[in-house]
Amino acid sequence: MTRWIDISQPLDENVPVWPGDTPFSYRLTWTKEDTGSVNVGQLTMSTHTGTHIDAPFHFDSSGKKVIDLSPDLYLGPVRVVYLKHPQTIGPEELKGENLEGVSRLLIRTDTWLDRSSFPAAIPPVHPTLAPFLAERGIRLLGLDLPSVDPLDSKELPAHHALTSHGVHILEGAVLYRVEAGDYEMVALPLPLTEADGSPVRAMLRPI
Ligand SMILES: Nc1ccccc1C(=O)C[C@H](N)C(=O)O
Ligand SMILES: [Zn+2]
Ligand SMILES: [Zn+2]
Repeated sequence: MTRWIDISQPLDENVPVWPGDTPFSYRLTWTKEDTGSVNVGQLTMSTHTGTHIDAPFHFDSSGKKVIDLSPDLYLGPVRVVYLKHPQTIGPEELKGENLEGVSRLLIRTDTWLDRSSFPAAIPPVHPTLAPFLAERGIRLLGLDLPSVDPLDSKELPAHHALTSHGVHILEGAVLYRVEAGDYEMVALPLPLTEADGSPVRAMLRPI
């Protein structure tokens, strides 16, 4: 009946995290036996676990926090593009795509298919992609990768370029089952007033 496709990574202790970052944990603070009424859980996790969005505060101490980001960024039409195993993700790779009227873009690369471990290397987004997307009116870029920059980058040139061009970032989407095309998306962050990022439940429906 529902045609929604889940593009979120399931969250449990098997979800790989950024090397050295907080492991995911869900445990019961109280069991139904303890309370006589309910099980009550507790989550411990990095804000950059699984499918998540980055707030600018993640890499800019005066940048916006999650609560400051318009929910509209994460709700509505989205274009999915398939770039199979690219070396880098830049304007050159997207030149065959007509992105007219597109405001949200998801790029499937299939370079992180084993979601039980953190990748050794990823194709980085080239910072020149930021003005290219902004010129076309794109305000959200999502990828099936844990970062838009090389994993050892300290400067984070793509994060900064995207943000300074008004392009927001969604990372860790699970796209291997998703064909290129146009979809409706829901990928709302939690209303975290202080956070640098948020996990999202990301769903797509073909349109
Ligand atoms: N969790 C981390 C811990 C240490 C250093 C980086 C990260 C990151 O998450 C960076 C990545 N570019 C991200 O935005 O998700
Ligand atoms: Zn992140
Ligand atoms: Zn990031």
